[in-house]
Amino acid sequence: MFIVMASPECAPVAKAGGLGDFVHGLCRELASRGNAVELVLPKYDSLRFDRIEDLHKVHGDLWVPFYDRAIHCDVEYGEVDGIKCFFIDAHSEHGFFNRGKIYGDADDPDRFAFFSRAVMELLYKSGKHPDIIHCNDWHTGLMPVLLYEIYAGLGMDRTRVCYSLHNVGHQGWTGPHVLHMNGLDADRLMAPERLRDPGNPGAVNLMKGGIVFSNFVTTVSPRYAWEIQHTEQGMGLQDVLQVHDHKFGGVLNGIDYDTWSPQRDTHLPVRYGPETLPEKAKSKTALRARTGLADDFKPLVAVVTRLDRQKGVELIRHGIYYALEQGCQFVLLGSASSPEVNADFQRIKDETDASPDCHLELGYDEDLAHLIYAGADMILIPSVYEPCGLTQMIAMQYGCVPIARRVGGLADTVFDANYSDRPFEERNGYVFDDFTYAGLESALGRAIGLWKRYPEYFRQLRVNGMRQDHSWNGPAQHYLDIYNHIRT
Ligand SMILES: Nc1ncnc2c1ncn2[C@@H]1O[C@H](COP(=O)(O)OP(=O)(O)O[C@H]2O[C@H](CO)[C@@H](O)[C@H](O)[C@H]2O)[C@@H](O)[C@H]1O
Repeated sequence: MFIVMASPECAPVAKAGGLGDFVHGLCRELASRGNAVELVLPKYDSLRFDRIEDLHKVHGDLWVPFYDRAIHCDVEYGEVDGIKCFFIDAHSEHGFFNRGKIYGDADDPDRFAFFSRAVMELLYKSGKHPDIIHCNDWHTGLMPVLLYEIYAGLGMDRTRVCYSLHNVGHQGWTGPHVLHMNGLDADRLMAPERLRDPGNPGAVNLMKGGIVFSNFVTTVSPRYAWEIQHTEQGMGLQDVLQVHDHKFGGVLNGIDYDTWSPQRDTHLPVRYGPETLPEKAKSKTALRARTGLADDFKPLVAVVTRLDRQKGVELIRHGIYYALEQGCQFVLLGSASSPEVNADFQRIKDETDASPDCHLELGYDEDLAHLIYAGADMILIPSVYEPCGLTQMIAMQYGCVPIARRVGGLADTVFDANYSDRPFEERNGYVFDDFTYAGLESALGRAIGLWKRYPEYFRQLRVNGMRQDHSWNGPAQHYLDIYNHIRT
């Protein structure tokens, strides 16, 4: 099967969070099963160029329609961990992809609407007829609209679209100008059953466009699929997801075991697995050395996250103080895009910097993330909502026990040591329901108590997590079944 993946992110060259891991892992697994997979990304100036092999120009004259003119683009090709990757380099006065970062500018909807058009134009002009285009999040929500409204009529009538929702908290709200920009009929498309935002009749909702016009829509866990259809987590899209229920489902993400496996991870001082678990202690020592923590007999609790409201920053803050009070050590690696949140955590960092038991690292650091998963005993994930969540799955691979709020994909993957109805060998962490300090303490307190009083039982929880299969094997097959279903 010929599959084109379109995304604003792919690890490790353009990663802001979990979407980058998803694209990287799924593309590799699909290709390893003999499918022809091509990925298209913007050529950001912030790409990790050192991770792209043999980058070279393959098209010098792609002209992408833009209002009543066209913008000149070059297309470059290179391989990222074996993934065939095309990069769109836009020569516009807006510097669409030259912002030193992936997201975070006021004209993001224009930048990614342009990218969506450029991908379609590239496929059309190079005569490619993929069986499937797999789009991701609001940034590429306009692609199925463009396929249906323009490119199917130009001969791309066999191509089908699978559209994945990674975070319904960001829907690409914008104005009708993005439709004019792309030569689309704004009057017709602004109808309530098409791209008009459910909450703001003057606004275009790009994610809604993707849902309406795709052949199949997925989100990244079964529980989140239910939540966004039936609770306020749908953030206004509940009705449209219910109308399109016949082509909607949840597929739990996988993680890439070549990247995330303590048996193979070159970031660790010594590699280990469930059979050699005592070796994990060497990573704990290395993590303490790296972060300036004392080498003491204490459990080490960690957080690795984007410091976004979604991730439960209030409970993360409380978790730091609570864990320290309970005699733990704490390491946080967090990147905040909001200056207020960054300042808040900077204040906590200043306050705790002298402590031999606490280290906060504000920013994004892939290498340190690996050492934290390996060195920590527990990872705290108190999300407000969580479409899937990769950190709990990665942590479990490394024998680090998750303490998570029971929402979205966390509810589908973390099973409470005491209260789960699953058999003991499937229990792998601690969960809580209420988004309150007491809720968090009820789970974290039990985990700390177990570490201190029943080490053998705690070790068994680690092993249970390590033995679970979160590879891309099952999810990739699920996506192939979906692709086959919409092709016939
Ligand atoms: N400061 C930092 N330094 C280094 N590495 C960091 C980091 N902060 C985060 N990471 C890494 O980024 C990834 C984050 O994964 P999440 O599942 O939490 O993703 P995110 O919320 O961004 O993505 C969205 O998409 C994914 C994929 O579908 C869903 O799992 C998720 O629920 C949804 O919110 C992990 O690989 C983690 O190690």
